Amino acid sequence: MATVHKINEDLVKERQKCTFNVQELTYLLDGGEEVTKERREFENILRNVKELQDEVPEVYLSHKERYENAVRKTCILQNVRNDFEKKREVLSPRNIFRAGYAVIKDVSPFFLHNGMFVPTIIGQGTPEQQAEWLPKAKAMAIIGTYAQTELGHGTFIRGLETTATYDAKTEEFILNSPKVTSYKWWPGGLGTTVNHCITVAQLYINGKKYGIHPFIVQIRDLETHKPLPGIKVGEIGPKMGFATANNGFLGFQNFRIPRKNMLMKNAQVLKDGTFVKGMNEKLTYGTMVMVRVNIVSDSAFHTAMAATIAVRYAAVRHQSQLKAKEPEVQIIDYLTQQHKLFIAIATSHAFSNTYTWLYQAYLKVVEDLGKQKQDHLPELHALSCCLKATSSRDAGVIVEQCRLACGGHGYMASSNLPIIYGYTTAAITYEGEHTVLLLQTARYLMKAWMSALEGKVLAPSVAYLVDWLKSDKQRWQNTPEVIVKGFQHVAAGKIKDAFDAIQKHVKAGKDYEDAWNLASVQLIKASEAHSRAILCDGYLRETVRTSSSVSPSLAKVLNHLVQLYIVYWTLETAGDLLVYSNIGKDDIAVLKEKYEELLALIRPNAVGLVDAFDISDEILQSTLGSYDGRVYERLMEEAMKSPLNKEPVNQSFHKYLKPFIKKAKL
Ligand SMILES: CCCCCCC/C=C/C(=O)SCCNC(=O)CCNC(=O)[C@H](O)C(C)(C)COP(=O)(O)OP(=O)(O)OC[C@H]1O[C@@H](n2cnc3c(N)ncnc32)[C@H](O)[C@@H]1OP(=O)(O)O
Ligand SMILES: Cc1cc2nc3c(=O)[nH]c(=O)nc-3n(C[C@H](O)[C@H](O)[C@H](O)COP(=O)(O)OP(=O)(O)OC[C@H]3O[C@@H](n4cnc5c(N)ncnc54)[C@H](O)[C@@H]3O)c2cc1C
Repeated sequence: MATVHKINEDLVKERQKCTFNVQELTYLLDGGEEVTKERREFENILRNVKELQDEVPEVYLSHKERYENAVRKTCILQNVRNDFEKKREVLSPRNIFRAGYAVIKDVSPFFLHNGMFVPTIIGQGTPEQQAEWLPKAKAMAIIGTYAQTELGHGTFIRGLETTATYDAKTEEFILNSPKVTSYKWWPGGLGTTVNHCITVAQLYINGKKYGIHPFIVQIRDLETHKPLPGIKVGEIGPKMGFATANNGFLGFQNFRIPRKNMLMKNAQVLKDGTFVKGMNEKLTYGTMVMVRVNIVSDSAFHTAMAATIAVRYAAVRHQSQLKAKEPEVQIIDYLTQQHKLFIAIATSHAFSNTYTWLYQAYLKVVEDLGKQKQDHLPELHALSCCLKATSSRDAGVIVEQCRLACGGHGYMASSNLPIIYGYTTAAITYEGEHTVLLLQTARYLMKAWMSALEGKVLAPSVAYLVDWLKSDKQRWQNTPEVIVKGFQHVAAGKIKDAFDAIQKHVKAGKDYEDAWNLASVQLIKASEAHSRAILCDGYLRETVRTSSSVSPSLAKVLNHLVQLYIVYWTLETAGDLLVYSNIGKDDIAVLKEKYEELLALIRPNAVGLVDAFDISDEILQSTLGSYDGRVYERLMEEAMKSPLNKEPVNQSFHKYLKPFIKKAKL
């Protein structure tokens, strides 16, 4: 039986100070009591699976051992999940996502199977193709990944070099990787795990190029797992993080697949080689839109993990005296520490709230596309790009800030902050590089501005441009609603400036594309400002909406958090607000005081707020952030697991140090 330890006294006191019902907030964040119960039940089952307990911490394993251990545990996890789902309902994707961390400790080699392979079959396959592949994929009789990026191209996917040439005689596609730069590079699980993948390749029929399309390709023998003839596949080696994701490379040499393996929900190739265009060629990019939406939710969770670790640690850690003769203070009582940490809590809430409405918008577009309607697709694309870019970037900054807030101990692998940073920072690049996605949104914003100038009706997320053109700037008030309008004014002003900059370059004789490049720093700034306005507006609206359905004590705390988020970003972007809105120096001075007041109001609830994220110790994997706050004991216990502490004298002493020291004495 596991030993039950006493909870750290500071944490006990912190929990007593809390002014709201922690459980109520957990239910709200999870999306309902039932979801929380399902999650806890599943996590509890996993906790008791003996085979999932690691004897040696993963960091001490070799690259190969770490991977093999991850595959072993992922298979157990999948079996436990299957048993669970046989008896009860299918687990929600978010609950599965969370539980995965308790088992794998890093990124699962099956990440891409569930995250992109299965969704691409659903999103890009015809009903017949779904009937053929989905049951096998869902049951994991086949394991797959999403192979799009190549050594030579990740961003510019129209430039992908893998070819799929149709042979009407045999009704097959012939896949080839003509150059080293055509090799697929990065797909998770591709290295040594998967036997199938979605390959994105340039379609050729009778010598004519028809653009990129997705194909289902079996790459390994189902029995021996050996690469099939014509396939060259392997692992790309160690990375900054993602140690167990098993990212791989893949090349094709005259590799044939049947015609039916091209996913044909959008465009089709008929038996005789006739190409049938889809409603919109960009629908081929559909899986990326879905994953970008999901990354907003991932960012919320990673921020919550880091906040939980750093806030609990800050409550337990005492360092320095505020006043002579008084005991050393809990570091959470330093205002600078609260400044680093409380924004982490509020940011996680901002992203969760944003994900809630963005996911609904995504579902609506999917439903519309089913009816051949695509009016809202450009807006969704623009929103998913800038919100993915901003949420992943902010999460990276917040996780690093939380690490710094933990001082030296935050640098320990056992704090788990380095691993969390590893997967947070990866998300800034994958699924559309940060700058590139901001520029995609900017492209939409330029069109929206043009439409606003022409007096057209705009989509809801950019409707503020019309208001901005029509009205005089609103008189400034330090209320959340007016501040959000201020963020919209900043965005509108920057959008106008970027638009004017392009026009200026065009008038000076530049091509539009060159003018775009010359204005692109302004374009990404406009896109960032738009994201912030969207985040603040959505977070505020969702908070107002939920506040009416929760207890008054919880509503008050949620209100403090949203205000903190808005005031924090007002002060961070005060320069922009001074340029583009009616805010004055005096308003900023008042907001500085307001910010300090909000920190003080949140202070008693800080530990309760991170407890409400309800992230179990098994998921957190942190010596600094565990629920019981046994920080120092855990740091020491983990240190004792180092293989270097298993023998009184290491052999290197006899081999190298001793002779070296002896020589030095002579
Ligand atoms: C949750 C678990 C899973 C986690 C998995 C994590 C592992 C990581 C996986 C990966 O990274 S998979 C690989 C992801 N790769 C990318 O994201 C590539 C990024 N590049 C692109 O998306 C595109 O190349 C581009 C940058 C959008 C440019 O595409 P293209 O050159 O074809 O377009 P443009 O000529 O610039 O025209 C743009 C035109 O098309 C519209 N558009 C672009 N993308 C979409 C879309 N997804 N949906 C709808 N519409 C789209 C865009 O708005 C432009 O429209 P107009 O302005 O011309 O009207
Ligand atoms: C951990 C991880 C996991 C991944 N998993 C997968 C996977 O499972 N499947 C898969 O297919 N791919 C995967 N990828 C690949 C990923 O999608 C690409 O790395 C990403 O899309 C960026 O492309 P790139 O690497 O070609 O960067 P590049 O496009 O070469 O970017 C380099 C620089 O050029 C700039 N740049 C490029 N184009 C423009 C432009 N038009 N305007 C302005 N600046 C530009 C960028 O901003 C960046 O600063 C993964 C990547 C990582 C890091």
